Amino acid sequence: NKATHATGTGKGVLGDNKSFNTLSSSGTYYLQDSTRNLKTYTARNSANENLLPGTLLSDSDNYWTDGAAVDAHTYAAEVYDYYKTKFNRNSFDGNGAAIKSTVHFGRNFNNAYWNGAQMIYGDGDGSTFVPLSGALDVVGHEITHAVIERSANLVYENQSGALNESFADVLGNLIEDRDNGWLLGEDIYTPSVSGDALRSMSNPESQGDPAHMDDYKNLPNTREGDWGGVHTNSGIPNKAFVNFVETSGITRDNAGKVWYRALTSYMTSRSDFDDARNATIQAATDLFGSSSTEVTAVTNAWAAVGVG
Ligand SMILES: CCC(=O)Oc1c(C)cccc1C(=O)O
Ligand SMILES: [Ca+2]
Ligand SMILES: [Zn+2]
Repeated sequence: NKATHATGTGKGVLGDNKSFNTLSSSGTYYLQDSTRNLKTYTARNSANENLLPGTLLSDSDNYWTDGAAVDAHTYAAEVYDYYKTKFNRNSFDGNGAAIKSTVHFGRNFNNAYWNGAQMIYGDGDGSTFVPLSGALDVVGHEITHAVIERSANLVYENQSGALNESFADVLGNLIEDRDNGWLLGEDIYTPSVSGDALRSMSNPESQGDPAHMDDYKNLPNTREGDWGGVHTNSGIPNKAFVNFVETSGITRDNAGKVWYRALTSYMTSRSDFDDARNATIQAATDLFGSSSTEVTAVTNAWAAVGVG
């Protein structure tokens, strides 16, 4: 008998109920969404990347109790839908590539990343992080790394790397669509501390990150230096985006269209902050006209962080 679409239900990392597409085959259900080409696997706490993607998650009754798996699967679906609906992009490659997520990678692993082929989520150590797929902005951030890789392919070091991080933060938060200071990872970071986050786009300084070129951190291009501070200097383009989207007359959707067009039409692997400024001004000009509110606002947004 052939496999058929089914609807699974279960609780996410934070105990919230949700439903999602699964596949039923020979009496077993699988975390496979055939309409969006999503598959969710478990590494069963192995940290061996050679064993990835691991085991396709299955269940006997289609009621799922693995919160990390439920969230990786449902949030990947939301990210897929956002790119399809807002930009008519079919998956990260624009051509319906399978979105594979593996949860329970390693032990106490405080990390989430795109490894060039799939997403990988740790469970966290329970004090710094809870399972990292439990935040939509994180899943959006990771899948956007894949979109970036298949478009501008910004090199992950120095200013191009900080742009890579910033575009992933921007899209991750646009997808999460909350009004709380443009925080990153707030849902899965330090469960015993409320109000903090991995990063803040509206107030990078609150996490020690720069919000202006005057405070650009010249860190070494090494692992210890976070490849020239890609997660730190991202505060500057992040702040530029918040300046832009918070200008009166600018909508989140239009701001996202400008950023997406800049990334996919104008930016390249070695683009720096000045190139990003020029790309977003050109994108705003293409979309809204040279004398539009958007062009004025994006120009001012970069000027306010010392770019241009
Ligand atoms: C917002 C998501 C994020 O930053 O994930 C990372 C974590 C938690 C550790 C190291 C790298 C990353 C990343 O994806 O850049
Ligand atoms: Ca957020
Ligand atoms: Zn990242």
